[in-house]
Amino acid sequence: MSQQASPIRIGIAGFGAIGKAIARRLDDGIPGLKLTALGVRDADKARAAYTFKEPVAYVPADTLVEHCDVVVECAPAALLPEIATPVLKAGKRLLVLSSGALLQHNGLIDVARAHGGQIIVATGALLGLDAVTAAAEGTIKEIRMVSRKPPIGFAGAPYVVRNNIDLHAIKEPTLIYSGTAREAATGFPANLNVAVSLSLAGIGPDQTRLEIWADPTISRNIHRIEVDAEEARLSMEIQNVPSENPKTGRITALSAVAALRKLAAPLRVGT
Ligand SMILES: NC(=O)C1=CN([C@@H]2O[C@H](COP(=O)(O)OP(=O)(O)OC[C@H]3O[C@@H](n4cnc5c(N)ncnc54)[C@H](O)[C@@H]3O)[C@@H](O)[C@H]2O)C=CC1
Ligand SMILES: O=C([O-])CC(=O)C(=O)O
Repeated sequence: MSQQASPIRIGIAGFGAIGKAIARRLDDGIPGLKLTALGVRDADKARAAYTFKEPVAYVPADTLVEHCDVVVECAPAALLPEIATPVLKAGKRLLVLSSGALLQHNGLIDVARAHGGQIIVATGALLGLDAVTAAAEGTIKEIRMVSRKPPIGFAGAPYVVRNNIDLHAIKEPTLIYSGTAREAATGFPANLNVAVSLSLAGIGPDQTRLEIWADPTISRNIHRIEVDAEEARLSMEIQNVPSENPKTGRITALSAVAALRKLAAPLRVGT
């Protein structure tokens, strides 16, 4: 990209904990990128929440494609198809944070293929997806992940509701789920996108094993990953500081910003 090339126009679908943090960073200025539109339900509320230095369009999330080259999806998971489909049909790129929803809507990958679009799954609140995708080029034997959050981080999760788990009664670290990443995606749609992202980087959602602990002794969201591959053994842990949304680690938005920066940068580090 020459220095004179037009900036890549970025749209953000969802103006919550992640969307606001990404928007602020873009508004502060990132070379080669320009925030042009926000996909929101209530434009007046969004306007009141933040004043941008540069003008930004406030539009329904499913029309962002008219204003942008790249759309960042950071809205409730159920909205993924309506946000993603127009972007992919236009052959554009979509950076996805609600990666868990890709499992129920994997037809979106066919839409991307058919129209020359691209779905980019952000590393998000996780780490090491570069090394996991590298290992997946060889032979991975096993991937296990253990996630721990303060109990309040699981409030409202369908699995918790269905199993009548009283989060307030949990006084010591408690294993609340053990199973595959695929089952976790439906049981914890707002909590375990990371497990699905890991599974898509590695050996798939049915082979990736996951334990979830509700832990009142911690204040961070902790994800520990063990990968046993023929070419390497990976042992990784991330301890995330929760954002204004206690389910979401603060690093998640920064991961999206880093991914966006790489779209326009002359030097790109990491796969
Ligand atoms: N991949 C990863 O590592 C992670 C992914 N996530 C996922 O990212 C997504 C966003 O997370 P947060 O920002 O923490 O959630 P949030 O709840 O703070 O923000 C979502 C925003 O979307 C807005 N919204 C609702 N309906 C809308 C509509 N029809 N059109 C436009 N906007 C609408 C809400 O008003 C809210 O402001 C969630 O699906 C979450 O599960 C969260 C953390 C880590
Ligand atoms: O922020 C985290 O620790 C992970 C998270 O919520 C998710 O994967 O949805």
